[in-house]
Parts: sequence; C-alpha cells; structure tokens
Amino acid sequence: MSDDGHDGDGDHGRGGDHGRGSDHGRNDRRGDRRYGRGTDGGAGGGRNRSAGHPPSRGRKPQGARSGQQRGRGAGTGGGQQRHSADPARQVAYDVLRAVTDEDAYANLVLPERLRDRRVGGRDAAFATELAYGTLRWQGTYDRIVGACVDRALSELDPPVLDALRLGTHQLLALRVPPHAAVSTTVDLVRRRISEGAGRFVNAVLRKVERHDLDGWTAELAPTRDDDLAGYVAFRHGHPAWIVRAFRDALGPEADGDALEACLRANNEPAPVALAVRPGRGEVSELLDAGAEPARWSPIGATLTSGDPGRLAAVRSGRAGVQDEGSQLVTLALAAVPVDGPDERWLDMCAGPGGKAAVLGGLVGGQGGRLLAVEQHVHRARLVEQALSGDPSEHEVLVADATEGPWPDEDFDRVLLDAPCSGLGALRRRPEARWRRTPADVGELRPLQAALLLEAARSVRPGGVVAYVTCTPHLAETATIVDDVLRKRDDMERIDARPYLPGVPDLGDGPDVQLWPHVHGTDAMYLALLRRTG
Ligand SMILES: C[S@@+](CC[C@H](N)C(=O)[O-])C[C@H]1O[C@@H](n2cnc3c(N)ncnc32)[C@H](O)[C@@H]1O
Repeated sequence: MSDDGHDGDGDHGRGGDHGRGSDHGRNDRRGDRRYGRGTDGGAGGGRNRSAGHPPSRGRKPQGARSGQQRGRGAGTGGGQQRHSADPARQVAYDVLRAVTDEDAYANLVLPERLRDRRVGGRDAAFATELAYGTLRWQGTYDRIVGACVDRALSELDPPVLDALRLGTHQLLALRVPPHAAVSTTVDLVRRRISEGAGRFVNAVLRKVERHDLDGWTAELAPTRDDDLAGYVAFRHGHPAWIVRAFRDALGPEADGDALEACLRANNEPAPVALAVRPGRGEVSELLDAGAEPARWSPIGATLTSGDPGRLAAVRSGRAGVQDEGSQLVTLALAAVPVDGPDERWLDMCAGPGGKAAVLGGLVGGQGGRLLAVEQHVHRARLVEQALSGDPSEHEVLVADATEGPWPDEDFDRVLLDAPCSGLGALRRRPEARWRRTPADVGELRPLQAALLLEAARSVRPGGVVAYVTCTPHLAETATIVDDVLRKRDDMERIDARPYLPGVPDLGDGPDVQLWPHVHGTDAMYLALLRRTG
C-alpha cells in the first residue's frame, strides 16, 4: 500500500475504513438467483453452445464438474471451491465479487487473492488486467450487456452480472480469442454458480461477441458531434458526469482529443513512483536499486518493475511510495520564499503521512518543527509511522482541523491537502469512478472551504498556505479558493508555476493543475496563497 494519501489508500475523503468502501452501502444480494430461471431464455433466445466449446485454457475434464450447483460458492471465492486450472480468471472474478458484494477496494483485495490462490508471474499480470480493466469499463460493459438481455440489469444475480462483465472485457478489450473468452467464462460460472447460470452467460456473451467496441459504440453511444461527453464516456469507460468535470477543468482551449487523451490515461496503470524522505534517504540509493530518476522531482524515482516493498530504503522508511505530483506540490510549498522566521510548519490533513514525511524532513533540516494533524486515529497512526525515524522535531495530533486547538497566526507554512473526491487518481482506483457521485463533491465543498478558512487563520502574515487536492473538479479546486479569498481580503494568490521548476505545460496560472496525460502524474491541483496582513 502506498503511503501517499492519494495513492490508493482507499480514501480520499473523510478517512474511512480501510479495505472496504464505507461511503456507499450496497445490498448484499448473495443467494438471490435471478439469472435466467433455469434456462438461457433471459438472453433472448441464445443457443446453449457450452457443450461445443473448443478446448481452452482452464477447462477441466467434464467429469470434474459433476454436482454443478455450487450453492453459496457464487460469493467471493471462499475456501470450498475446487482448485481451478485457470487461476488468473478465478482471482479476477474473486476481486469483482468482493468489490460488488463487500464494497472492497480492488487494489487492496487483489494482492490478497493472488496470495491466497498462489498466483504469480504472468498469471498475476493477467489477473490484474482482467480485474482492473473490467472494473474500469464497468459502465460501458453494463450498457452492452443490458442490450443483450431482456430484463433490467438490476434483475440479474450479481455474481452472474460480474461474470458477464468479465467475459465482455475479454471479448472487447483483450486479445483473448472469442471462443476462449466465452468458454472460460461459462466454465467459471458453471463451477462457481450453476449449470443454468452457465447457459445464460453463454447465450449473453454470444450476443456481446457480435460487435467489437467500435460497433457497440456506434450502436449504443451518442455521436461525438451530438454529445461529446456522452460519446467519450461510453468509448473510454467513464461516467458522463466525471467526463464533464474533466472537460471543464481542462478548460475552453482543450479539444475533444485532449479530453480523450486524459480519459485514456485514466485507464492505464500508474507508474510506481518513489520519494526519498529528506534528511533520511538519498535518491542515489533508489537508482542503485534499479529505479529510474523521476522526471522533475529532485526527491523522486520511478520503479519500472518489481515490488517497491523489496527495496531496503522503502522497508526502512528512508523512502516511500508517492506519486510524483504529490512530491511536486509538497516541494512547491517548501520553496516559496517567506520573510522572517520559517520554523513552524503545519500539515492540517496529514493521514496517512506521505507529504508529512517530506515536510518533516525539510523543516527539520532548517531547525524547525512540523505539526501533523489528522482527524482519524487509525490514519494518525500511519502518520506516526511515516514520521518515525525522522530526526526532526514533529508532533502528530489527532484533531478536527476545522477547529484547530492552536492560536491564530501560529505557523509560517501550512499544507492543506484537503479531503476530496479523488477523481485525479482514477488510475489507481479502478472501481472508484463508478462509486463516486456528484453528491460526494457537493458534500465535500463545505468541509474544504472550512479547512481553508482555518488554514488562513493559522498562518502568520507573510506566511504561505498550499491548498492541494487530488481532483481536478473545479467545484473542489479553484472555486473553493475563490470563495475563501472573497471572505479573506488579507490573503492573495501566488503564481505557483515557478515553484515547480522544469515542469512543462502548467497553463496560465496562477494555480497549477497537473494531468496524467500531460505530466504522467495524478491530477493534482495546487493553489499557493500568501497572508498579507
Ligand atoms: C487527501 S488525504 C491527505 C493525504 C496526506 N496529506 C498524505 O500525503 O498522505 C485527507 C486526509 O484528511 C483527513 N481529514 C478529513 N477531514 C479532516 C478534518 N476535519 N481534520 C483533520 N483531518 C481531516 C482524512 O482522514 C484524510 O486522512
């Protein structure tokens, strides 16, 4: 797991539960069998061709599948299932089931399931592509599956729907031969659910197979000219409201191609970015261990293969996993000149502590101290861990930072890495785009504004505040800053761009918006504000 708050810790918002989503309750519908009532009729007349499948990876001899009704085995891969010859698909299906039924986070569940089923190497890579790809494209696949069945998707048994999504991904996005995509999915459904469900899935996937993604786009999506957001939402597997938010944030000059490039980047795996903790580690150590230099961050490196946990620097806490965008915005705050003392730094929303670990080292290097505040105890513990071994003076405080228990004007620099929708880190959270809603953004706004007002109260005249989010949504970024500046005429925006030296394409300023398709980072937003009086 990353130690960066934006890198897949599963919570960009209010510090919820780890390992499963807590923000959107789901009905547990296990055991509710609503796929085709014992036949394949629900698919609208598809033939049951399962008996005629060509041999493919993962098929067992017929005799191994006696007693097909697997009862509760349709769940998330409990221990009773028989060993399968197709471990990658089993793992991917386990992950989809956990995400659907338990609101789990795929990036946390996948490594567990790979370990449980002892899947490694190329199978692990294939399982990851299957699970992450299926989750990313879920909305598009649901539209396609919906066009191939004669009932509402909500009437399908969730384990069956997950299997249909998995089969659809193989048919439309991977180079799996169609017969193998269908037969392996049907085989999996027979083992994990029932013969009847297998027939149903067979019939539906035979219909999905009729078109490729372009064909389905032509059939189901609006045209690009009529409705750009609707078209690219379907074509790139995003909800339309998120597409519109990205389009607004990209700005009026950005054309449809830029929007599509941005969405395409959200569908690519993020690189494993590392940062050394100032005062504790050296980039050279990461490079000696096989990492490559980061493009711009002087404390960064990129691991092109392998597990970061194997690096001694990471294991010892001299370095951590942290998106390069997170590094750049943190370093920018530290680089702005301030007149007078520069000894007291505040990180208002510190959990799990990636940026605090960088700030602690930097302020410690000049003899100052860091106060790291986090509202949730379990996340405050992670901040402690991130800062443990840091020789500088620091304190971790569990508190609500909207009501900080410190005097006015107490700090020279303040980082507000605000709880946000996390739409800038969709690369890392494959299911997140379908869980988030516009209402989440609306709910976060008052908290973001209250925290920024508190940051303004906390910084001394001449001191500087960094307002950071891992979302480009304008309702969480520039408009929050605008609102607060209207209330605080003793705060002014600073042009942030010079404090990200060498980073190209930073727009017209004064705020900075990084982009996955332009900078290869998460879509981090940074506004720098100086207190003038
Ligand atoms: C985006 S994350 C911060 C990531 C962190 N800066 C890092 O780099 O690791 C936002 C954090 O703010 C915390 N938080 C939310 N509301 C808060 C509040 N009112 N006071 C303090 N912390 C809060 C959340 O629990 C979450 O850990």
